[in-house]
Amino acid sequence: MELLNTFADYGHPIDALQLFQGVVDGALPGLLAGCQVMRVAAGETVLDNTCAGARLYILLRGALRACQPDLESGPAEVADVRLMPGECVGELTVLDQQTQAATIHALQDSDLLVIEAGQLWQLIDQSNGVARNLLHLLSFRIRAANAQLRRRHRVGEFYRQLSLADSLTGLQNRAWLEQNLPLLIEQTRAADNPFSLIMLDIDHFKKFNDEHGHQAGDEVLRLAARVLTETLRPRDFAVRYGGEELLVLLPNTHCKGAAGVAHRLCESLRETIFFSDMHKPLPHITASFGVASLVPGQDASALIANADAALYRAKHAGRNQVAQA
Ligand SMILES: Nc1nc2c(ncn2[C@@H]2O[C@H](COP(=O)(O)OP(=O)(O)OP(=O)(O)O)[C@@H](O)[C@H]2O)c(=O)[nH]1
Repeated sequence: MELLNTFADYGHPIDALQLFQGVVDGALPGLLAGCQVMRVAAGETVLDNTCAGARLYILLRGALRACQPDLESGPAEVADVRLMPGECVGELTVLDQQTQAATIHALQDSDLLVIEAGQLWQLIDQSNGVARNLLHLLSFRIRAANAQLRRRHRVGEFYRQLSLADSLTGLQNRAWLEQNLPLLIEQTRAADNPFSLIMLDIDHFKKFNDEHGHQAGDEVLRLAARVLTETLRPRDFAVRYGGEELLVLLPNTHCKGAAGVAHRLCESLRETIFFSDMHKPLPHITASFGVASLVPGQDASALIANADAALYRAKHAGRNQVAQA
């Protein structure tokens, strides 16, 4: 950064500077006259996270870029802001004496008016107009930061949901189950409600894949998931547990009710016509179902193991049917 001149000698209109716009104060030119004007070369850093509370810079000519590292996504992710003549940087570090979070560097050769911390405080003390403009500026910065936080939160939530959904079927995935089943069981216990779980497995799916191809198999899984979601109540959950094994979680449901749901699903799947394309229906598929209900002292894995054991019995009894634990 190279010293160019004083502000008085540089000869720049004060009203063109954001911080002084509309300020009617005869003392202002005198207060700014001795401030330094510095020149920064393109690419040079003006402020970074090592600068605390020293100075405010007002861009007189050129362009600056402010890069705010995204601490959650890592240093590679930055929010970019371009600063144009008349705008200022560094005001927050002067006011709170903290280090600068963003790194500011020159996009092109630029001239900067430098206002030392003591001079800025003097301007604030002497001029209501400067204090008001500074408040406007800070409220704008706070709103922009809040909007950015909300955006990041939305994006974060989008990716969180995505990471908990199975990409083929759109059902909840195993990661979701591991997070949520223990919570659902806890809530059920606290409210002294029943809770049931159905494990289902498509019958002879290996043979189906071998005969009709893996893509047709994928389509069957997608449609089976749709049958589930369309048949269940909104407060039930359908999960892809493994390859062709699906789980249905039924909060507030006794064993008898769960068996009824399983029979309904068994029938719906049996009757659904699957197409690999719009012309040729595929052979009907069936599934086997194991139903288990939560008993006192049981945890998530014991409940799943019970449903799995019931499913095993349904398979061995001839498939296309429901067995209860
Ligand atoms: N198309 C497709 N097939 C899958 C997927 N995940 C698992 N499979 C297949 O599902 C088949 C499961 O086979 P098995 O475990 O032998 O069971 P099965 O043939 O259904 O026989 P039973 O369960 O005893 O009725 C395997 O061939 C897997 O490759 C998938 O995402 N898409």
